[in-house]
Amino acid sequence: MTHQDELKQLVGKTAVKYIKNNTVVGLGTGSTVKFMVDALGDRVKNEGLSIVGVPTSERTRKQANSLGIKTKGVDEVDHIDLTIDGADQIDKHFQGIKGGGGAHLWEKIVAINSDKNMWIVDESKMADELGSFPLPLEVIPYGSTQLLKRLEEKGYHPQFRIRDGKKVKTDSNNDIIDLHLQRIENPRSLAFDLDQMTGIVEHGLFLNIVDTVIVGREDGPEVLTK
Ligand SMILES: O=C(CO)[C@H](O)[C@H](O)COP(=O)(O)O
Repeated sequence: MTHQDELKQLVGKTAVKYIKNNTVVGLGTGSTVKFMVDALGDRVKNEGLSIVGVPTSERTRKQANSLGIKTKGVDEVDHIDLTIDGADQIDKHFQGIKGGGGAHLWEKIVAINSDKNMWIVDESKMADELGSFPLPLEVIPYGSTQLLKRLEEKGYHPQFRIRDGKKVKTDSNNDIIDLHLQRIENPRSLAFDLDQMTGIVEHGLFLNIVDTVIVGREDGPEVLTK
């Protein structure tokens, strides 16, 4: 395991201590969350912890079910107590970029329907400002090449996300366009602009969503609260 993976595993194990019995828990997506779901599976198996998970991707649902964690869809629960997710970049104001794993649409839907949101990251994700990590957009395939041109005209440096020569598809069968911005001076106004553009289903700016961030640092996990 790499050192970065060790930090991810540590924050994953720390995060599951916050999960209470008989609660509904949003389960994020990504390599850090994968460690958290492993640790949650251990608590379910060893302590008899009873929770319902609301997964934010098919990947997470399959992993959770394989570990004996019960899951329901977001429309099958009446509330979500706590969602634990990863992030790609977090600034000092608790604003974040998500979607590196292509799941930010479902992640945002689960997050905004959760009483509390916690992000778990290794320290490489913390930044003074957002933007050096490309900002993901989930876009409707119909007209997406025209949309890419409009984004180019705005100077947003868009690129379709391609893997093995094919466009990456989300769990909702949409495409992903990444904006290679390098710097986001004003996340709020960028989010507003992207929200207005037809064809973009959701962008990966998560503003004013998270309450707690657990950062995996060399000297142990650091818990930051808003
Ligand atoms: O937003 C996400 C997926 O859409 C992930 O939370 C984000 O990409 C972080 O992933 P990882 O823990 O693998 O670094």
